[in-house]
Amino acid sequence: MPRLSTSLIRKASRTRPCLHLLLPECRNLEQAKLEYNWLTEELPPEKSIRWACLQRYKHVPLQYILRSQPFGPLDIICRPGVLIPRWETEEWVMELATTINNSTLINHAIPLHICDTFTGTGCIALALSHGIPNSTFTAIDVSKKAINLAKENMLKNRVSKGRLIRRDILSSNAGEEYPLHIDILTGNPPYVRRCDFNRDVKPSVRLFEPKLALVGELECYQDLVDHWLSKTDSFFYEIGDTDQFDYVERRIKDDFKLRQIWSIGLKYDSNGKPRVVYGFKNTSKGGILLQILPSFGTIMHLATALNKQEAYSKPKIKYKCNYI
Ligand SMILES: C[S@@+](CC[C@H](N)C(=O)[O-])C[C@H]1O[C@@H](n2cnc3c(N)ncnc32)[C@H](O)[C@@H]1O
Repeated sequence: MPRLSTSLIRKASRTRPCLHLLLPECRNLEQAKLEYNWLTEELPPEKSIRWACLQRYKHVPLQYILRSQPFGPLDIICRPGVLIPRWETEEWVMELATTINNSTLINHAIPLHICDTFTGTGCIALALSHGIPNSTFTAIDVSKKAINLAKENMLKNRVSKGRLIRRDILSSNAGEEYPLHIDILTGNPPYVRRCDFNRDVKPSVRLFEPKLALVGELECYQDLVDHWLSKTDSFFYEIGDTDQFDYVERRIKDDFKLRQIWSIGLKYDSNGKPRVVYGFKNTSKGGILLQILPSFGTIMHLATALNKQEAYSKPKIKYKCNYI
């Protein structure tokens, strides 16, 4: 990371008191001024701006100081010990809610059940439940702090049609034992590789956000394929790079039964980074998901049984890739 110039530090401290303390995290004057304004506007009354700038100088994340983060129309309470929702997650979640809301699923008032694994603050489950009429949800996390915070977030955002479960998803067969039929399975699992954690993760994240929420190899994606696919009609799992997408796609394409019924897509975020691996069954909700979900991202594998299916007409959508 390039060093900050002395002239920049001087300029910042002349502009506003303590502004220079924000530079190590913000890296430039414009961003520092923006953050300074947020701090002065939203800081809890008992805290001083000097205290807040000193916290930022020590790399404490802004959301832990301000105690919240906007997520779509929601205001999500944030607290140390639970991962702060990211804009990348907000982006695909809001787009998913819009895609479903614009579809015939909603026109026909078809009830949808959402299951959100690795829920953390509950941001994904709450935003989808808030945005999709006729939906109910279950949100699961192993962390007590996360489940307690998700409960507070439900109350704060007046989202009531859901329940929270504290459970270790990976070691308890949570997928196979899940008692309900799931229409939409979502998850933002820990996916930062151990070897990348110290090298690539910035200090405010490495020092202050829970490692449990961040570090993981492919085990959550393996769990998705092994234990959840039989319970759900569609899934949307956040990814950090194409390795996780490749893993899920390969597992599905290598399995004779799975490749016949599952279509697989990849969604990029607005920074051009691979962000979501998603899939939908050709039998889902009378084939309606089949018509709406291709437009969510780029279809990389279309269920091979699709052409033989007479019950569902092939969607009138031009697929962006020719892996079909
Ligand atoms: C990347 S965070 C995602 C939080 C939230 N969904 C979001 O998008 O901001 C991953 C979450 O998974 C939880 N977690 C990690 N391992 C888990 C496991 N084996 N079973 C259940 N939850 C787990 C962590 O506690 C953390 O809240």
